[in-house]
Amino acid sequence: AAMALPIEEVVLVEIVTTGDQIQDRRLMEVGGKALFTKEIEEALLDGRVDIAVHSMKDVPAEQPPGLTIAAIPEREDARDAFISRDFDGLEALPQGGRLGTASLRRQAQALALRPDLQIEMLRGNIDTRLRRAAEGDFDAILLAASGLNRLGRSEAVRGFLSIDAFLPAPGQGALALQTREGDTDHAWVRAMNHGPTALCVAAERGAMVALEGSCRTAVGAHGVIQGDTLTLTTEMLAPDGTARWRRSGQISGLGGADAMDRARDLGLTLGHEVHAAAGDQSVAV
Ligand SMILES: NCc1[nH]cc(CCC(=O)O)c1CC(=O)O
Repeated sequence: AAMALPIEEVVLVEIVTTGDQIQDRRLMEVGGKALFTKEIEEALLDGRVDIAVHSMKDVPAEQPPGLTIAAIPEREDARDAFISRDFDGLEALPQGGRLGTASLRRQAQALALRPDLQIEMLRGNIDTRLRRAAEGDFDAILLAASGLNRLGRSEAVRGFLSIDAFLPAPGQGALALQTREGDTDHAWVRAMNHGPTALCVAAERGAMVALEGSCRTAVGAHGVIQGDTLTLTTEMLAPDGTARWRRSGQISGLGGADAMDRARDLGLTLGHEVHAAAGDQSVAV
């Protein structure tokens, strides 16, 4: 049951992260996965803020000492969105069409369907990316639907890519609410936790850990819950889309106290299977 939020006590503190400022290079060239979280976590540890809101997708596998994820709210749309001035979908793009993305996963998944496409680097904030797509710098670009929805730019979406063909990044569409470990006065933050989302994210991030998911590998993981069963699918792809290793599995009995651990174990197990199958063929050069 949701508690009334003490909104009148909440002050928004805007923090620009390193990841927000990188305009022109692939994230993997700048290194590390904490690019979107580090400055915000420093503000938490310094006491400049008490609660951090991150995109779960950007949260590294390990929490920094002293910090904890207090809640995972209900997930937004997990799908990737297709954005184009001139074309209705991936299959409608011309031969050799120019597709803008900085994501190795989206690149590999797109090339698996359309090996003829030219993948071109696209970074910058959402407004910049949408403007470039609108001006025809690219035939199409791909972005997370959730980010567009959260920024009020849903109208830019021309179509949604299927979860099956574009298995989302671990945690895509979910948020992480992070606090200092041991801070006890944030019960309303913990009340925003959404159990089913937290279970899916635990499974997806288990797979991420097993697959050493970083910006250097093309990795997808997505969990869904139907009734009392969680189904996780995870995959790794060769960056050029010519090979793909995928596993799915399930756990039931999600009401138990150990469900979060079992969800994570499912992810670790399937991730290790995919990793073993892929060998070292899937790492970007
Ligand atoms: N790496 C950038 C990033 N981190 C989180 C989102 C938004 C998606 C989400 O909420 O999971 C995005 C942009 C994108 O993927 O289009």
